[in-house]
Amino acid sequence: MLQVRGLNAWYDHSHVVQDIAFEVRRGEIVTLMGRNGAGKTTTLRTVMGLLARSAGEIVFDGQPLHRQRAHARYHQGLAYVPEDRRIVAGLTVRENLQLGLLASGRRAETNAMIDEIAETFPRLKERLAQEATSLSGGEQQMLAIARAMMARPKMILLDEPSEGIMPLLVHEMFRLFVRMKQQGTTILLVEQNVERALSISDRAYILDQGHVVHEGRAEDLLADTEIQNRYCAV
Ligand SMILES: Nc1ncnc2c1ncn2[C@@H]1O[C@H](COP(=O)(O)OP(=O)(O)OP(=O)(O)O)[C@@H](O)[C@H]1O
Repeated sequence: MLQVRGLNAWYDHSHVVQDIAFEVRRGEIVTLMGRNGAGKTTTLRTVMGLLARSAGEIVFDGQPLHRQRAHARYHQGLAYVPEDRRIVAGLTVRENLQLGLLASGRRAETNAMIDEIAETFPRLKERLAQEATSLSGGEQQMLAIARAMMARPKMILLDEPSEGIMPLLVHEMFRLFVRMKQQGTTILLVEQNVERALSISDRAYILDQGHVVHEGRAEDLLADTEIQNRYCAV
């Protein structure tokens, strides 16, 4: 579904993404792992077109994306939930969800889609009329994911969804990812919570200093504590 080849990106004079290659097959959950500053977020931002690549190809569902603007990538079915969630203050949960369909050209479907999404996210279903920033951090993360799912993306890029969230909600969130996969969504996950991420992933890539240094099946990486300690220990 997503093929990235020879991807390079810079912040000013810092070469942060260096010749990165990876793929995510249709229906997979794939995790990008690595220490702080390894280049994971920058890789996601470059795939979304929020940061310009200096070289490389991004092919999504058979279409070359690398020359397209970010909004065109969204319209191809690629969704992104950044680390900071971007919940809109002053709007309710329902209104934040409505924003997820605003740019899609399918606004007439909004109410039906909210009903459908609410079935997948029971915590939000009970709180649709609540002011969105009064939700707990974990619930706001669920809302950010639900809002991205409103446009029925083929694939979703999730940046550190479990950060700062209490264990019970993290557990619920990872079960949700498995359900999203079962419902047909392909997932690219960036996660510090290596064990949890690997336990639901099909495959993973390890980044270090802007390079992919290791790739493998999630179950193999889960058993390989040496690799985990070398590249992912905090
Ligand atoms: N806006 C920016 N301007 C300049 N440098 C940046 C910017 N954003 C990130 N960097 C640098 O790029 C490098 C990669 O950062 P990135 O956020 O991609 O890492 P990461 O693997 O996602 O780390 P973390 O797990 O801490 O989120 C780091 O050295 C970081 O300091």
